[in-house]
Amino acid sequence: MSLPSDNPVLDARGLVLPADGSVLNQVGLAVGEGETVAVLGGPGSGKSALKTCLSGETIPASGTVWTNGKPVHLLPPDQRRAFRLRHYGLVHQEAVFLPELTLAQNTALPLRFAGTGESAAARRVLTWLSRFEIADAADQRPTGLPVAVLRRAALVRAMVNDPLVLLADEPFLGLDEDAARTTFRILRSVARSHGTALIVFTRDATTAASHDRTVHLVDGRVQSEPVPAPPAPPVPPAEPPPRAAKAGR
Ligand SMILES: Nc1ncnc2c1ncn2[C@@H]1O[C@H](COP(=O)(O)OP(=O)(O)OP(=O)(O)O)[C@@H](O)[C@H]1O
Repeated sequence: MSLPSDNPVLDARGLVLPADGSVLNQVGLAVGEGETVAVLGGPGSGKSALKTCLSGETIPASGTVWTNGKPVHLLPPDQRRAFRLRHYGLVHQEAVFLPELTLAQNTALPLRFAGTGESAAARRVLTWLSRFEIADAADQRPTGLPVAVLRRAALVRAMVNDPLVLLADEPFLGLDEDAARTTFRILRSVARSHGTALIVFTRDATTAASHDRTVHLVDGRVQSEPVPAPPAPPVPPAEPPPRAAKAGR
């Protein structure tokens, strides 16, 4: 399925970056509540640039980004930043954590920045760590933990504020096939139950294939999917071969 959502949480249209369109050229993307969309593209195709435009970190030369009915591209910088912190979850390619803090403290940081008290934040984070099946590692420090735990922790950190939109850059990088599949299954189920619009940016076609929809980005443009070939017309029954004319007629 590749049709855009009817009632999108995030609706981006005609994104151009910079003015000559050399990075993004007329890119549009609409994602609904609980929908999971993959943006699939090779190195340098513009995935990161698109991600920063969708989150409001970068303002495109032209085009619009509406999230939950707000024109993100028109908000003044302070409001845009506050809106991003409140309504977006971001996962970066590298899962970076503060080595001095436990996994629970690390993943609670977005809540603490948003003003949630320490014990309320700790309780909430524990629920999220359990959802991602890594509560056992809550009190451990990140250094030396398996990448599979750290990848899930990065997702917890992005989801703990219950965002409307989750933008995740290669969130399964470094995981084997089984771990990637399990992590995606949890993430999709959480996104659906919380109504989060999930956009995963990836170079990997197998990762992309598990999402509800895939948007192909090639050289900063959305490439329409190959149109399936129309069914071949029915083959008419073969005519009997002409009989050789008899000599003398
Ligand atoms: N916010 C931005 N503003 C302007 N140009 C950008 C921005 N982000 C990336 N670019 C440029 O866009 C081009 C495409 O890079 P981008 O990082 O978006 O590709 P990518 O698809 O994410 O690649 P990769 O898979 O290697 O991460 C590069 O030339 C980069 O310098």
